[in-house]
Amino acid sequence: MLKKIIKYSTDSTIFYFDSSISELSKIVDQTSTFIITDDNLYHHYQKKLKGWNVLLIKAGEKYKNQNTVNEIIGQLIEKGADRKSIIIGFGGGVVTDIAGYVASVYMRGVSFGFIPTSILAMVDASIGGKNGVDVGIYKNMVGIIRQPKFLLYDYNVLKTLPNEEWVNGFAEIIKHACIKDAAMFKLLEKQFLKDFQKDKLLLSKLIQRNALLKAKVVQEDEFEQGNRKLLNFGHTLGHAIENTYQLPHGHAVAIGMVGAAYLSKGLLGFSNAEKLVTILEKYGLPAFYTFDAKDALLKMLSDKKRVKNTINYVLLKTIGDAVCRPLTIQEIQPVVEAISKTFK
Ligand SMILES: O=C(O)C(=O)C[C@@H](O)[C@H](O)[C@H](O)COP(=O)(O)O
Repeated sequence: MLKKIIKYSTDSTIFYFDSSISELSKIVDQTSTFIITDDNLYHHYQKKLKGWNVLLIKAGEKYKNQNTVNEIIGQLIEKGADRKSIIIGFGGGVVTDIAGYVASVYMRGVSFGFIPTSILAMVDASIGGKNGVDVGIYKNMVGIIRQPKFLLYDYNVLKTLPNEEWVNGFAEIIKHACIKDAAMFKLLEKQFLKDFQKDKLLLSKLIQRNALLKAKVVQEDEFEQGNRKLLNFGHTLGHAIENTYQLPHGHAVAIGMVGAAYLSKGLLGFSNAEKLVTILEKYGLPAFYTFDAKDALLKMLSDKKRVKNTINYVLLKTIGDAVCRPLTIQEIQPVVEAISKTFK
């Protein structure tokens, strides 16, 4: 087990890399811990979770809403959880987002930690304290920024991860490479998804590199006043189409990154949009999708990055160097319209 402590402005998170679920009892007291997971994962990990208090939610983004939060809070009350209780989210991004949010509002806040079980949750969703729920089709409209006490990484859980979820997670890895790590972009160009699936060491290094890259960005700007916004690369258009077309998050982000890359080409002379398309497709992600551009532009106006009539859009100068620019809908519109007509 490799332990790394990341200090944020108010709290610290301990990252237990190369760990195992069986080590959880060394980190928390079993009797005061409540593990939130989804029915799919519970089916696979029932035996490993034996003896722990488990609260179940239904699997899927469509259950990432206030109703699920209320149900879980009801169960916590029923089971006698108090202010000293610890909540653990055991699952992918939907589970960790809900668990972190529930923990932050239950009795005005109890401690929490995560055991991320998907690539996406390991490199992105469980890190940085953004936890919350969707409101209708609007992504993460309600939430908080509050850091987990710990993250426990057990790569064995990836054995049950469906291939499409590996693909999904690589969207956020490619995003990190685009905004901050040109060398990682090169590595990803050289390797294939299968290489990471087969080679545990290669994978654990990649996960750690991404987790620490994100943690560092958050450490420098926990409450998203500056450079944390860069982590939203691909998410403005991505969030505007994700729930409307029930796209997996990684797919929506991939399409969003391509949109942002073409915007960057026009506005900043970014010359590698085609390279991005190639790498996304190589990792099984869609680069293009047919969608209703008018509707997507309208949804963007409800984005959290909108300030009056501009949207803080994340653009690329080069691979590995991103910037945030306020753009009007009129500036965004031609590119969104152009890419919305490309086929699936
Ligand atoms: O942690 C962040 O900050 C990010 O922007 C990372 C994103 O990949 C993540 O999906 C995040 O939840 C989106 O943030 P939001 O504020 O646009 O909901």
